[in-house]
This record gives sequence, C-alpha cells and structure tokens, in this order.
Amino acid sequence: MSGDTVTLFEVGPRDGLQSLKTEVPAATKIALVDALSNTGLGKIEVTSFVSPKWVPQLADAAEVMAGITRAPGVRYAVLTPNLTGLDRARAAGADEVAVFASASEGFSRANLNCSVAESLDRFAPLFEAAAADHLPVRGYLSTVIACPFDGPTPPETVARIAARMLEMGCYEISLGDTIGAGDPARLSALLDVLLDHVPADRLAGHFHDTHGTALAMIETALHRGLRVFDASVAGLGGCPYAPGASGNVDTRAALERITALGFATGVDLAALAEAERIAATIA
Ligand SMILES: CC(C)(COP(=O)([O-])OP(=O)([O-])OC[C@H]1O[C@@H](n2cnc3c(N)ncnc32)[C@H](O)[C@@H]1OP(=O)([O-])[O-])[C@@H](O)C(=O)NCCC(=O)NCCSC(=O)C[C@@](C)(O)CC(=O)[O-]
Repeated sequence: MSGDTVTLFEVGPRDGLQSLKTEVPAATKIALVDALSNTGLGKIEVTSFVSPKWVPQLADAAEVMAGITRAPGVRYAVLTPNLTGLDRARAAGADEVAVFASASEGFSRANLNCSVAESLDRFAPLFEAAAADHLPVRGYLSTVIACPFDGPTPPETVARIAARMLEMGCYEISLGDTIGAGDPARLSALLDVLLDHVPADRLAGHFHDTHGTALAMIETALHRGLRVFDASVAGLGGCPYAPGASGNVDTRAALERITALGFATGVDLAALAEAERIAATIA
C-alpha cells in the first residue's frame, strides 16, 4: 500500500474556528488560509456559509473568502447547509461546497434543527443547483461511531446514509467521528459493513482526536484503502453542537504518520510552521 498518494484536506480555518469562544478577526483568518496555501496542501476548507445566528464565529465568511490570495492548484471549499448557503458560496467563488448530515437523529436535531431525513430532503435542491454550475459537492456524515446524544451508531445506518448521499450527488463522503469516540477496532467494525456498500475511494476520514486515537484510526483506514483524510492545523477545533468534541487530528501529526507509512502527500512540513504560528495566536 505504501507509495500511493494521500490527500490531506485542511479543515482548520472552518472546523478549527467555528466553536472558539474568542473572536478571531477576519484578517487573522485570511492570514491563516494564505499561510496554508503555501504548504502544498491541495484542499483547504476556508469557512462556512451557515446561519450566522447558529455559528457567529464564521459570520464573516464572505469577507474571508474575498480576502484570501488563491494559490494555483489549491481548491477552496466551504460548508453549505442549504440553498441560501450555496448561493452565498457561489457569490464568494468557492471551488467546491460541502453538505453535512448526521448518522444519528440526536446530533442532526442539535446541529441542523431537523431530522436526518429532512436534512437529506433539504439537500436535494442544493445538489441540483450545484450540478447546474458544475460545482463539486462533498458530503460529511457525522457521528459515524457514536453520538453525544444517542450513543453508539449502528454501522448499517452509516452505510445506508453514506450510500444515499453519494447517490444524491456527493463526490466523496467524509466519515466524521465527531466526538472522537472511535478507535481502530470500532472503525474496522464500521468499515467491515460500509465497504460492502461504498468503495474506499469515495470515502475520507474525519477523526477528532478527543481521546488520542485519531492517528491510529488513520492507519487503520489506510490499510482498508482510504486515501483522503481531514486534518486541522495545530489540532484546532471541534463542533459547537457536539458536547465534548475537541479538535480534528493535527495536520502535522497526520502528515508525519502518513509519510512514515510510506505515502506521499506533497505537503512541505517546514512551510506548515507559519500556519502553525498563526494558529497559536488564535487558540
Ligand atoms: C441549517 C440551519 C440554517 C437551520 O436553521 P433553522 O433556524 O432551523 O432554519 P431557518 O431556515 O429558519 O434559519 C434561521 C435563520 O438563519 C438564516 N439562514 C438560514 N440558512 C442560512 C445560510 N446558509 N446563510 C445565512 N443565513 C441563513 C435564515 O434566513 C433565518 O434568518 P432569520 O429569518 O431568523 O433572520 C442551521 O441549523 C445552521 O446553520 N446550522 C449549522 C450548524 C453548523 O454549522 N455546525 C457546525 C458544522 S458541522 C460539523 O462541525 C461537523 C463536521 C462537518 O465537521 C463533521 C464532524 O466532525 O462530524
């Protein structure tokens, strides 16, 4: 398996900043994205076009998108929960958008104010509009291991919703261990079921490192054929609607582990230092 290329999807500017208690100026967010753009990372999630009442931390999404200096070859992604979000993302010139659903009802209600089925219905017109514009849509599926409200998530439920989201138009499903409840054994149990329904090359790992298991889970996922992983510079972050969620796996740590296992990432670890310096002024 070594020798393959692995893609790191940097989510720090979005996932990392959405639940901070302190206010981060737009200029700092822009500087963070610009520093990340100089590292060789091919995909950066810049911000969210969600309701500013729900996530005031990212209310400046349009200003941040307008302020960044786009590096050639980098795709700048944003989160969009509905058509309003998609319209704002298009106006901001996002290269791709991401919808986000939950594998558990409790988290869906807390994060999106609707049931899982309602959230998928709400995405339908978004997929239609995005397809008309040839805008790629990524899908996040949260609480794939466990939910802070409902407990453990059955792998069959994850498989059913992930397959449905791909059918609806997602190019890839990012598997969110939202509260970092996973470990290699739980992830293997999930993949045993999921890979019968969805091929590994349509899946990504999004592992929060709450209990220090994210790197081991990346290794497990690599062995099962996954080649895309989300990570957050300096391990910034968490979800404001998931009690107990801490940061996504640290970008440097993920890169070091993936590289040690013999994969290429194209990311310059030395260049990451400037983004980490900015992240340290934020956290
Ligand atoms: C989905 C809604 C909007 C439903 O929110 P709602 O209150 O049920 O619905 P609404 O349609 O009545 O909207 C409320 C207000 O927001 C406005 N609004 C509505 N949509 C937008 C929009 N796109 N942009 C700007 N404004 C918007 C809308 O116009 C209205 O304004 P008002 O009439 O009250 O003045 C809300 O629940 C929401 O924004 N939720 C997002 C929560 C969120 O961002 N969570 C964090 C990201 S997910 C995550 O972190 C997990 C992940 C992806 O990382 C993976 C993992 O770790 O598992």
